[in-house]
Amino acid sequence: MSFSSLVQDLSMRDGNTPRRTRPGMAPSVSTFDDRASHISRAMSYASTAATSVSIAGDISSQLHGGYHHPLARSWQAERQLTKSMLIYPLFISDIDDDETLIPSLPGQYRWGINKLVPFLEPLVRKGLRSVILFGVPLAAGTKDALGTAADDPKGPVIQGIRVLRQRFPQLFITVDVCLCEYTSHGHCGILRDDGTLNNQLSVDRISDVSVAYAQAGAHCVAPSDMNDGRIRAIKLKLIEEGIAHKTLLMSYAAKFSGCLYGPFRDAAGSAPSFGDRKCYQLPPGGRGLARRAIVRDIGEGADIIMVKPASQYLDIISDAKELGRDLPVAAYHVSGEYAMVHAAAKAGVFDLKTMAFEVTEGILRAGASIVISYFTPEFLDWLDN
Ligand SMILES: NCc1[nH]cc(CCC(=O)O)c1CC(=O)O
Ligand SMILES: [Zn+2]
Ligand SMILES: [Zn+2]
Repeated sequence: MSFSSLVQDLSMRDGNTPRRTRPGMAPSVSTFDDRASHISRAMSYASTAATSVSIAGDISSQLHGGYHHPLARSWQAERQLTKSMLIYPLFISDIDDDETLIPSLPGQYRWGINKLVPFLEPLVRKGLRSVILFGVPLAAGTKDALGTAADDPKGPVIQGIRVLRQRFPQLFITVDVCLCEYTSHGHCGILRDDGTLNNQLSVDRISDVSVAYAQAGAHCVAPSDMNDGRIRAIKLKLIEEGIAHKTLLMSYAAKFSGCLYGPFRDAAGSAPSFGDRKCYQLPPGGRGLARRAIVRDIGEGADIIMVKPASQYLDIISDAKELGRDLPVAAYHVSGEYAMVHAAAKAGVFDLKTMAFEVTEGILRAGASIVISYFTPEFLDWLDN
């Protein structure tokens, strides 16, 4: 059957089952790589167009009126960016008075524990609701094969949690949980002799560290290590310790390997000393693998699913929303994405603010309702105007 006769056939059927093919009533199946459903959806739109031309003449071709006014344009988006959707990444070092600009991450600093509160005060006043903390141990001899310093009670993260809880009672504190900042080899877990991750030892360690952060007062722990089974292990340990009811577990469920974490690794000093992370972070083309990881982490007790990076992985964000319909989806607009936007704006390719909004709106449109972004301080100003 030719395309046009199929369309005709469908539009005749349209007469019998009118509701099936009205605009907006197309079945919202979005099964991965389901070509048949894509084709039949295209057909049903084509048939709608064919019928409406004969019935309604030119009326349906007029769209501009629907978004002429700025307010009407804002109504076209399912979700508008608000301050409460934003989580701001913060690097806390073990030098108490540290205030070091990170060259590859424009405008971002490593803060010492003494500088944290003065830096955040104006941001909290402007409406900052949430931060995600990363510890950066700089003192010589702090790193070892087991990442012992990760949950050091005197270390920058646990100290940071305590200070922020005390000074900003309304601030929601998320803590990234990983070992790469604390291990001598820079990998995200404990290694076997052959240099691969020892999954069991790593998961045990990651869940101990998560519990330590939660006990120090973190509202949310976010394991980014990518070891298999960590979500279940953390959830069980939080239950065992009696803090599961007040600790949100956000999984970096779909975290892809690639070259977009470079500036972060500069900032955190967490680049691996040998090899790469390709055997635990997902391959960029691995959509099916990401879907399996998302389903798995939901099954293991994740409260929020995160996708990372964001702009190159909008299909994965949309998959996460589909697979985890009942969970909030977070997206991490990572260091390399942020640095790219800055570099292009500096080169005169586009206006920084316009692109920051465009990329963030894309992330929300794909299905996220939480965005981890280095642009957060700027958004707090921009969203007021
Ligand atoms: N595992 C730690 C971690 N947690 C978040 C990021 C990247 C965040 C960013 O690039 O902004 C990384 C780096 C990595 O996995 O190498
Ligand atoms: Zn790591
Ligand atoms: Zn990691």
